[in-house]
Amino acid sequence: MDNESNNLEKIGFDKWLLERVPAESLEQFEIARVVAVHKDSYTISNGEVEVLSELIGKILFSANSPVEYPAVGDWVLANFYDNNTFAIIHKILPRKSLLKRKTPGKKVDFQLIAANIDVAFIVQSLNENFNLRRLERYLVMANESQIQPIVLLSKSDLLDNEVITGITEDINKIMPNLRVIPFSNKNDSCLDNVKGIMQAGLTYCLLGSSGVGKTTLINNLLGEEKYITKTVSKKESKGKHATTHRQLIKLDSGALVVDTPGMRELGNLSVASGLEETFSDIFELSEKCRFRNCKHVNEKGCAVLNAVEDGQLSAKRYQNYIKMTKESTFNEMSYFEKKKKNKQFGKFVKTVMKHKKSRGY
Ligand SMILES: Nc1nc2c(ncn2[C@@H]2O[C@H](COP(=O)(O)OP(=O)(O)OP(=O)(O)O)[C@@H](O)[C@H]2O)c(=O)[nH]1
Ligand SMILES: [Zn+2]
Repeated sequence: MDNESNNLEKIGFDKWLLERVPAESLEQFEIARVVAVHKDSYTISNGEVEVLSELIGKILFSANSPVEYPAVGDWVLANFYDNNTFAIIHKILPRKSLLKRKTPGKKVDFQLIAANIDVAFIVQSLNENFNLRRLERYLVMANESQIQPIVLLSKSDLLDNEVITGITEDINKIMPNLRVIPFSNKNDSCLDNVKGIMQAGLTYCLLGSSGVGKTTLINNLLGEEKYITKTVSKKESKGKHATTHRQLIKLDSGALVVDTPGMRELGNLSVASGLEETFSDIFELSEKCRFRNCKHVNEKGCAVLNAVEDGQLSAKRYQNYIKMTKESTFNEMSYFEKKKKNKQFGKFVKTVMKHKKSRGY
């Protein structure tokens, strides 16, 4: 068991999770982590081998929300078969954090992106992509998902140190507790800033617009492509499933990085409680509003509007807050409406069927 738990620790297992594994299930199952998600199967790792696995029918048939399926980074209880060439997932263990997003397009639904991420690197490039409002947006996402955000400012090789310090200070003026780290993919000493803060056994992800340097950073961190463990030999998996690239990557330092395709398009995520943490200054102000249900739009005695008026609160920050609150309410409402409609449709079908039966069709 010692050896086993050691292997698991190497891929991120910790005390928090151990406390959430029912003792009796350890006699029945092995603990493993989801390294990649395919169409109907999952690659899982026990820290020693990577194995293709499927969900037990019980989960498949009872699941009625995407949240009930495994995501990259999930910890699961599984049984390994046939000399560790195949496995069945029996249970998803409780999640420390969960990144999900609204499915692209008009459809209102959620997709899971990754689970059990400890730290989100929010990457913005210093030269052109840097934008406080966009930063707030990503911060809401991370806070909403219970993930610690750290800001990485890329392409530091393109600007003078004083300018970079100025930008860092601007961010910390609004958000004093936020860690901000300038770095460069082109300059090894600056790259060490990022490497230096990544801890063995913690799981990281990278969020940020296209072109800010995320791929280059991951390649730099990897040195060469090194995945969580060796992949199942091609021969063994041949014919059954094509080998796809791993989505949970282990670095030499022992830190883990999640890089799934969906991660790159996290732009339109629904947000709710993450707003409160990111805009804590506004929430504090709102306690002084005259009306308890103040929306801070045009109410009399609104402490938030007053703060904007006398310059204590940046008007742009306020506008971004209002915009994101509206989006969040809209997303939640449409999701709720859709669920309701589905339910009504379900009832309709049932009634029709009953009707048919009673008429002897
Ligand atoms: N000067 C400079 N250029 C960089 C740095 N990091 C990345 N670049 C360049 O920026 C461009 C975009 O980098 P990518 O790593 O592909 O950006 P990305 O964030 O992965 O973009 P997507 O894959 O579209 O999400 C490339 O031409 C890189 O060479 C940096 O630190 N300094
Ligand atoms: Zn108000």
